[in-house]
Amino acid sequence: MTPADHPAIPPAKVGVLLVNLGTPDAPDAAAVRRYLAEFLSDPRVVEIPRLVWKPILHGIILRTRPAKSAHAYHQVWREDGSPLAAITREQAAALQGAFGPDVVIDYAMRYGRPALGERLRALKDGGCERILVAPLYPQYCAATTATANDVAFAELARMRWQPALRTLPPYFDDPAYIAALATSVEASLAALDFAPQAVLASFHGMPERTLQLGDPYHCHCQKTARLLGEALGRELTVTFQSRFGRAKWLEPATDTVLAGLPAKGITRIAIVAPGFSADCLETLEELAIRGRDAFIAAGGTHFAYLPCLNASDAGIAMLRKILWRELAGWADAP
Ligand SMILES: C=CC1=C(C)c2cc3[nH]c(cc4nc(cc5[nH]c(cc1n2)c(C)c5CCC(=O)O)C(CCC(=O)O)=C4C)c(C)c3C=C
Ligand SMILES: [Fe+2]
Ligand SMILES: [Fe+2]
Repeated sequence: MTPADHPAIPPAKVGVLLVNLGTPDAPDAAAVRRYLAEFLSDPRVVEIPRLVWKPILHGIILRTRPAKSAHAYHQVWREDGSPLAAITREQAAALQGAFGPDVVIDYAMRYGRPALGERLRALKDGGCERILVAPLYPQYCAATTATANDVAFAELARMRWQPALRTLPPYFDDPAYIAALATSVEASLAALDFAPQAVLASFHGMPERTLQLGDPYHCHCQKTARLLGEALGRELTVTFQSRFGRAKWLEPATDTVLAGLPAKGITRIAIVAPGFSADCLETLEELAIRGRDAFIAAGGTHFAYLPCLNASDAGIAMLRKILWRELAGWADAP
């Protein structure tokens, strides 16, 4: 084939790949086991030598946890699937509407489906030569942001003709993110039929060791909470949820704080999870169901879980803004 025989090269397109953590395909033990096996085998997530971790994972955790977690998933499952998957799909559709035809929006999961590598390749095969990979984690963490980027770059490593790739930086202190959170929290608080004495900001926890190793996650969470508190004109109580395993995790733990507040005279609270861009098992079951039960059992009288930004107007407008900024020079805002 001579150069003249090459087919005409179609005009390049710009793609955005939204990425979230991932979720099982079904709320049953087999699907949860497949999901947990992939998730918890990631050395970015569990930083224990493989020789030590593998027997624990396969011998204990994957034998016991899937059934328990499946029960939890069952309680929050929607007609259109897992909340995390359904909401991420809604976010992609809303952003496609906001961006128009010049930018192709797709979404993927780091674990499970739709698989990140597969969707990245689909964007490239669809003509996107410039792709923004956007892990939807406002606070950077090696266990979330870095592992998503790793998979994207690993997929590129298998391509002859690579697209140009950008990755979305963490947006924990972005004024657009803080303003969207403030708008959302204010509206949720205004709709309550009680006045909370405290508002908790619960972030996903991490082993405390990752902070000493230089992961900025803890600092990013603290700064988000400080800025959100300033925007709301009230101090927030920062807590860390979803403790896993025996190591020491970031403190204070959400469940411990919830159980301890009534004894301090705080019986009316609201809780928000600013680190989650979409509601999921960790917010809808762990906070809104189990968290409420623990707080009421300890003597609390009023409890409100405030939803994540999800595909709300404020949330989509914020994502549109921060994504456009990263596309500078690649695509022009309409
Ligand atoms: C060592 C274990 C875990 C680390 C580290 C971890 C970090 C981490 N996770 C999120 C966000 C989410 N986690 C979710 C579920 C989930 N997380 C863990 C464990 C660790 N997470 C497990 C075992 C599970 C599965 C459920 C269970 O069995 O309890 C989810 C929700 C997924 C869904 O399907 O809805 C999210 C989202 C962050 C942001 C993070 C570090 C900052
Ligand atoms: Fe997690
Ligand atoms: Fe959990």
